[in-house]
Amino acid sequence: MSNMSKLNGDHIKLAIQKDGRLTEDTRNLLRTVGLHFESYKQRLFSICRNFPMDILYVRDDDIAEYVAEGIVDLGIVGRNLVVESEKPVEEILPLNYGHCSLKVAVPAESGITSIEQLSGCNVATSYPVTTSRFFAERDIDVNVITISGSVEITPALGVATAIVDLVSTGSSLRLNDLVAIDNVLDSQSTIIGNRTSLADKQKAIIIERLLTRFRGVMAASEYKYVMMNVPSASLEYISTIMPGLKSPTVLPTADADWMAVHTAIREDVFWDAIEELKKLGAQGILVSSIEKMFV
Ligand SMILES: Nc1ncnc2c1ncn2[C@@H]1O[C@H](COP(=O)(O)OP(=O)(O)OP(=O)(O)O)[C@@H](O)[C@H]1O
Ligand SMILES: O=P(O)(O)OC[C@H]1O[C@H](OP(=O)(O)OP(=O)(O)O)[C@H](O)[C@@H]1O
Ligand SMILES: [Mg+2]
Repeated sequence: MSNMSKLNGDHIKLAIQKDGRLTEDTRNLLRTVGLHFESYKQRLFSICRNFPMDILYVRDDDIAEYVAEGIVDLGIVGRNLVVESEKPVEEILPLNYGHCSLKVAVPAESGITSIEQLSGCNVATSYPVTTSRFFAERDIDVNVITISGSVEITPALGVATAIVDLVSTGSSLRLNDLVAIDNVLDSQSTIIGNRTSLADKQKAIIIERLLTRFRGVMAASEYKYVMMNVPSASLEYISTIMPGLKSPTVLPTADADWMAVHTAIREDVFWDAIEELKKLGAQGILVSSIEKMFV
């Protein structure tokens, strides 16, 4: 990696997936937190123009190891690979994309409904460490067969009785007439950190500045900014069903019978509250996204 010597010594380094499922969402997130950088397909790394950080593009399987070895200070990778790597890295912040689960699945017609029935059987997976631990912790003796891809086909080939593989929509299982019978772990894209870097005074300052940005964007993604007009008489009750960050902002309108209410509210709470609000007479309800939020 002779190119790496060109990277700036007092910058922190972040490893992200070069070309895969997480790449686009990760790049978008980095831009949303205000980082300016160029990225072209063939690049090995980018240097941020407005933040002391370099971004390295690597295979996702290598990210936990690079972080653990201190080759980079931070990484963004699926939690599934962090667990599988068994590397001593800090899981700092889940990023709410790349959601999937590692599941045990069997052919629908096998009649197998519980993992105990897999005792003595072959189980095919690309996650041998996690799979072996899952069955060992439950005292179920299985023979784990490591396959690098297309794991879903192994039962039809007679290679394995069951598989342990990633599932998100479940389409791949259904296409192969497989059904899930147990959940091994839930995963999403996560920021991981090197323990030594996190303890290094200078680096910790830069890392914390970066994490503050990420937390601001993550918090904002869960909230909506809601503005509405409410009858002054219902104001007190409406405030109780619209718990804002602190108390909502209440402004008078030209009509003394109506008040304008502005508040940030969790989106899931908002959907539950909206019918109630309309019943209480709220009108002109406007909902908008929040780009960044610091509380
Ligand atoms: N079907 C899915 N739905 C959602 N997320 C998924 C799904 N499959 C995998 N992921 C998540 O995305 C990550 C990257 O998946 P991808 O298929 O791009 O990996 P890969 O082919 O091993 O890539 P690389 O070339 O970097 O090694 C997985 O480790 C997992 O966290
Ligand atoms: O539940 P679903 O939405 O169908 O997603 C699950 C599939 O996605 C992943 O494979 P991917 O498509 O990345 O291909 P791969 O076999 O090359 O890893 C995973 O290994 C499953 O095969
Ligand atoms: Mg990979």
